[in-house]
Amino acid sequence: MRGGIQICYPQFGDCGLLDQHGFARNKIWVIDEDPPPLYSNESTGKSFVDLLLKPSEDDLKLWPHSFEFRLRVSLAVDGDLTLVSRIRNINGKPFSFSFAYHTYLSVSDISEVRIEGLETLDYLDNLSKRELLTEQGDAITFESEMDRTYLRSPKVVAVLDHERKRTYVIGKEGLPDTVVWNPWEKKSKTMADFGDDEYKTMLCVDGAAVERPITLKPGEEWTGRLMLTAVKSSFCFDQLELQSKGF
Ligand SMILES: O=P(O)(O)OC[C@H]1O[C@@H](O)[C@H](O)[C@@H](O)[C@@H]1O
Repeated sequence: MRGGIQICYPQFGDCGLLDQHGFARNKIWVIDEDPPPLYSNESTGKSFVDLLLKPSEDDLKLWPHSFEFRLRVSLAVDGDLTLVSRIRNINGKPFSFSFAYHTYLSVSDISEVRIEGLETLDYLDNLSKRELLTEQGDAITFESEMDRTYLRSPKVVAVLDHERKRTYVIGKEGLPDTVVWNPWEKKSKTMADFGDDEYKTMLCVDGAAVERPITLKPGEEWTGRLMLTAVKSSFCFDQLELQSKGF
């Protein structure tokens, strides 16, 4: 059983010296009692929590770069979820990292799901040594294992779940790429914390910065934002509606 939104930092996947997806997702974060202000209306009318991660001595042995990682998780009354990550270099030297909000979505039946917004884009196929390919279909649908990093993807993509008549709208800022992952049948059987059939009712769509790592000079800060909302599938991608939801 897996779920939630894992923070992949300072490394996405296995493209580096660290363990898969970096160490941040395995850490205990502390409550940030006095976070520096975000935009004035960032969390107006929402419930939110501010979390803080700093590297431990052991982390610094593996990855010798001091940082402060501030994460605000906000939930609106209508269920819209926003995550804002701010990573500051408090090191004497520049450092680079890759990043993803590894987002597990619950779907009714993966074979009936489609993603809109990624058509015609270039992607790295992680199932084939990150070969660079171009998406040909009208929308992304699923009939086998998929593990792709879509490059320079739009600010908003939609995951349409026909059976449940529900659409997830995923917005992102500061995150050029979108990762799409479903392990399908064979890989599911090799994953100890994942049921053999669970691939049928899940899908990961991650706002990410993978192809080009983010570099921070000493004192610099990076911000990456994810907005997740679920709407009825009759929802039309009216720009005004998206804007009213903060996309
Ligand atoms: O099992 P993990 O470490 O949580 O990773 C799950 C998957 O996460 C995806 O984001 C990667 O693209 C896949 O390659 C990986 O298998």
